[in-house]
Amino acid sequence: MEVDDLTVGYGSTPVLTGVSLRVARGSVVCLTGENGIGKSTLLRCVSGLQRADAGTVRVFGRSPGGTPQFWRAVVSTVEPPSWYPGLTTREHGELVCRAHGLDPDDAGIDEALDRFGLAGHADAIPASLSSGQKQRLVLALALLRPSSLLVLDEPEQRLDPDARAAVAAMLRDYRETGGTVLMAGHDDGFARAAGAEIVTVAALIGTP
Ligand SMILES: Nc1ncnc2c1ncn2[C@@H]1O[C@H](COP(=O)(O)OP(=O)(O)OP(=O)(O)O)[C@@H](O)[C@H]1O
Repeated sequence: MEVDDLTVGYGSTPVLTGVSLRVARGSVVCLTGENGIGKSTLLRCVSGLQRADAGTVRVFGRSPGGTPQFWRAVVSTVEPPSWYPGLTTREHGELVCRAHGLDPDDAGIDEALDRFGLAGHADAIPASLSSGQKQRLVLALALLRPSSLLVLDEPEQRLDPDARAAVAAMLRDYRETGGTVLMAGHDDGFARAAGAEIVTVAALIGTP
């Protein structure tokens, strides 16, 4: 991922000015910084969900977003999740598997739900889950399908300490199997447990 001299604002209010960032394949990087500094905005730009006012973003050598190829390689949890009315937690897993060419019977959906402590909620609809359980489901679905890059906005949010530790270990495993992770967060301990390089957004401004 290559971000060069990125400037982004909302209306006439600049948020990020002259930001540059490199994320090498197979690395885990965690963006940190105070509320409102622009972490989510940067993640939205690298996910192709927000246009920059100036500068360039390249992901796997191309502009992000806009093609099925991009979305086959990239999982982004920057946008709040939406759930399909009437589909259970397990059925959301089946949908994700089918959309990504996996046989749901072989993809280990129940194992994935179990890993995230959701085995007892497989037949529940996501709307009925607690906020932490919904976050677990977001991450379970993100890791169920094949991908090369995870863009995760505060993956540790609303998770209890055991779940944080489990997710950090899963992100380490993801990297060990060749994946790349760019995330934002406020928990340096979680980031370190995930093997992340911690980068403050303020330090990216004006860096080549
Ligand atoms: N849709 C929007 N319209 C107008 N301003 C916005 C919008 N989204 C974000 N902003 C502003 O842009 C700035 C950066 O927001 P952003 O969400 O990127 O920060 P953040 O570093 O991720 O914050 P946090 O740590 O609270 O999640 C904030 O000042 C915010 O108010």
